[in-house]
Amino acid sequence: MDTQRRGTRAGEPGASGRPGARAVPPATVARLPGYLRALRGLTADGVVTTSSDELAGGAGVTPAQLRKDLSFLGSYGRRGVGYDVGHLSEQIAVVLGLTTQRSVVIVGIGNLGHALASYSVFAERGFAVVGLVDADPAVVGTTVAGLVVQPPDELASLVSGSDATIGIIATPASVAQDVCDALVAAGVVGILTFAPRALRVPPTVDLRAVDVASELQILAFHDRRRTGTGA
Ligand SMILES: NC(=O)c1ccc[n+]([C@@H]2O[C@H](COP(=O)([O-])OP(=O)(O)OC[C@H]3O[C@@H](n4cnc5c(N)ncnc54)[C@H](O)[C@@H]3O)[C@@H](O)[C@H]2O)c1
Repeated sequence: MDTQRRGTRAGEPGASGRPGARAVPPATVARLPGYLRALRGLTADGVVTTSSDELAGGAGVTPAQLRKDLSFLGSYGRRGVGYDVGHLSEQIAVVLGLTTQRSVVIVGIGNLGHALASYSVFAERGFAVVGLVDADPAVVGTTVAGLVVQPPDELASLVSGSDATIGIIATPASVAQDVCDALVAAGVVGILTFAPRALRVPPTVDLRAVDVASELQILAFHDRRRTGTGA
């Protein structure tokens, strides 16, 4: 995943606000959703306490990495008992800012926008898709996942009227910067883009980019190194 974001700076208070919590480095923040996913899997299985070995295995990291990451939250587990699954889930959710539901608008309701709008896991993880925007008159006015698709000139009122703080860009790359600028002007503070091009945002806005083709190229690189094919 390609990212541009505001990192937590050394000397800032720990994100959890707990005594003993330290500033959380961006690399640790990037692993917290994986820990939360693993913890929620354990909760679903009725597990109440877990060891660092078990949780690390579920999240795909080493136990040492897990312990180091959780130490930034002021969470060390109890020797011989391990981590309380419910408490640790809550702690990570607080650090990630997931205790309040966040509203999301999606711009570009083509193949990908349709799939994202209908992705039920967003709701399970605390995100509500509240608005859909597309520039194609044939798409505007249609209903997707229970929402009526709006034209681009409705974006600002859609964002302000719904208190949306996050915008998702699922348009062609050629218009992605214009869409990004419009989302920023409308007042979102976080943007997730799927368009395969670099975007600029002001320092007050966080930008994350998912470039599926780049991820495949990285896999191809590792495959070539392993097998020597394509060299
Ligand atoms: N489909 C995928 O599996 C996939 C995977 C990874 C990345 N992407 C990327 O995601 C983006 C969307 O892909 P897609 O397959 O859904 O494309 P698509 O052509 O099916 O949909 C794009 C939509 O954006 C709309 N649009 C165009 N200009 C706009 C504007 N200025 N404002 C608002 N809406 C506008 C179009 O009307 C269309 O409905 C592309 O950048 C693509 O490279 C797609």
